[in-house]
Amino acid sequence: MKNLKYLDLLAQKYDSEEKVATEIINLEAILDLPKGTEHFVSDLHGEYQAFQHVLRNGSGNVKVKIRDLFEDVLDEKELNGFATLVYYPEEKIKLIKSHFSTKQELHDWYIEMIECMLKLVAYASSKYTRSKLRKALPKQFVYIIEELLYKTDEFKNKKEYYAKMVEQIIALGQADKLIIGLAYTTQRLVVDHLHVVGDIYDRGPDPHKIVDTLIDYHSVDIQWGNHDVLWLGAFAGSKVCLANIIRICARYNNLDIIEDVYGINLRPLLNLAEKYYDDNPAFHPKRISGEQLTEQEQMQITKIHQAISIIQFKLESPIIKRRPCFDMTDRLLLEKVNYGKNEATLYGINYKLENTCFATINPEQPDELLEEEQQVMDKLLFSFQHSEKLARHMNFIMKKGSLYLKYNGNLLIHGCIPLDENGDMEKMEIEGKEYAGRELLDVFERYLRYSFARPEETDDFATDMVWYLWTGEKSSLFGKREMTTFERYFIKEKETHKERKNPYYYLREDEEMCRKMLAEFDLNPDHGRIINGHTPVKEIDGENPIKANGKMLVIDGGFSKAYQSTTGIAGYTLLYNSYGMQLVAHQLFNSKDEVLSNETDVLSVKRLVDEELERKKVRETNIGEELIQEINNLNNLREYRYMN
Ligand SMILES: O=P(O)(O)OC[C@H]1O[C@](O)(COP(=O)(O)O)[C@@H](O)[C@@H]1O
Ligand SMILES: [Mn+2]
Repeated sequence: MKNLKYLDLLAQKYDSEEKVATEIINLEAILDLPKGTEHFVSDLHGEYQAFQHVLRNGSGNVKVKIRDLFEDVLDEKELNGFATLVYYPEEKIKLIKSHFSTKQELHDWYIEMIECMLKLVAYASSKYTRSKLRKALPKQFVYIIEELLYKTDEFKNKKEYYAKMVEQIIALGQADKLIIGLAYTTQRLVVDHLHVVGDIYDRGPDPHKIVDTLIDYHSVDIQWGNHDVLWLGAFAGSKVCLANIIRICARYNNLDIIEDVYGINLRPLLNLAEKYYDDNPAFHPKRISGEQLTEQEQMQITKIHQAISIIQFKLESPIIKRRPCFDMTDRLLLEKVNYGKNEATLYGINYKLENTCFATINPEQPDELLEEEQQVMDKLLFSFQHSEKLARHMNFIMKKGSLYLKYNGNLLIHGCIPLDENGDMEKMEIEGKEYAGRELLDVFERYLRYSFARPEETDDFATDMVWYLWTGEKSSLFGKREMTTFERYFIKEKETHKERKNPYYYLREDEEMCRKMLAEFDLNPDHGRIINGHTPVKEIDGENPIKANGKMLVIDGGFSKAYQSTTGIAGYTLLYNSYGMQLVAHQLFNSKDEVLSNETDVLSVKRLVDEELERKKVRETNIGEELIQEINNLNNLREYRYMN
């Protein structure tokens, strides 16, 4: 029995047989187009400029198209110059114009560039429908561009008409805007869909700009990273998540993000910090890009950094105590300190503590917050939850995000699927029930969504669970047994800093294991792959991002400047087009200005992961499945309404 109500509704939109037929024809044709290009990035960590560059060059895809088209007519320098124009059109046009001495030179350049840009757009859009191309065109020029794109020289009648059009564009001072618009259209066309496999936030200076870019992006999904969940958790009412965020911002000299970008007043925290803390080398902010701080600024940050770290440690305790299922009593560190001797006994070993700053700690009850500390946190949480901009960003990340995603046969996940040493899905008991594998991840996600929907609840199980996702040993986002923040600040012995990884991280080298995990998520192990972020691939040490015979791809190469010395590169990205998958390793990206003046694109080395024997079509994708469903509905409508 077909759903007649639904068909009646559908009939309102398709109210004639011809309309139904037209749509069926259209959708059937789309199914046979080549699959759109997917672009995967991860671990952006606030590095907006580097991210912009990768978006603008489509991980090298723009250059490929330019080469395909113009290799025979342009030399290497010209190819590079043209590519730079496509990446940064506004700035590049300015630069180029400053080199012309006559109007005629500029005019000729316009004619040539408009022609080249049109060719490029036509080529980059050749696997899409006209309607999709139209959506990608600069609004104000749609009509003109379409006329120029679809010109046919078959009958010579219109030759002058086209030439006139271009002349007029130039004469009316619209050429810059047209070229800029076409450059952005190209950028948009080379990537059909973007996946952000987690960790937009923390360490780098501009996560908010990344989110703004994603909000405007034509097609995107996000797999939350542990750092993103930390921000979501804070917004959802978790004070300990909030303390972590501020601590990390202080540590990386990024308090501007809190104060200036999201408009949260740090004055109360600063006052508290000034009262109880002094200089302390363990809490000096990191300075990655060599920015200068005055002594006074550095001192302020150092004090805030200590104040918020101690608040964080205090806030962790009651959660660990009230949630036995987190199994974290080992991490009740403040209680393991001998405050008189400045020592701590961890896992049976006694360590001397250094750089301590325990002025607000009552040894009798170390996790007790001072009245002032409580007030500071209340105020901070209130402003955090009432920042309009933050609300916009967090809502977007919730809406577009999930803990994992099944997309075109692949499994996208930031951290891991918790495993035990035997390669079985690791179990966790939550509120009296055991979960593992996919079920565990689904339950994690449910708690996160529940907590996010109830920001006024700050100490309930769901909110605590979000913090667990950040730091718990069975969290699919953290993937480590413990987070040794306390030890890193206060204990010299490096062995205490180690964070043991979940067995997943060595088991994932094994193809059989990856097949098993794909099957756990109902994906076809013959075709699917796991796409992972989170752990920097140390190219420097010869680590290979392509693991388990290609079943596992790890694309965290370290956009994060802070981690580039350990990875040796500036990040991996992945492209998946109708011909197969390619992994792209990006060399260090310094600045846009460097790209503009040298015209050397940051070198991107491509590695073929896999080549499709036959070009993949839309029919074989997630979207294809939806279209097939739509076609079925339309066929049903046709039968029901027009065939009787
Ligand atoms: O490098 P930092 O700022 O000290 O941070 C280290 C902390 O970050 C983490 O690596 C988590 O961040 P990632 O998701 O980027 O790995 C923790 O495991 C570790 O304690
Ligand atoms: Mn991570």
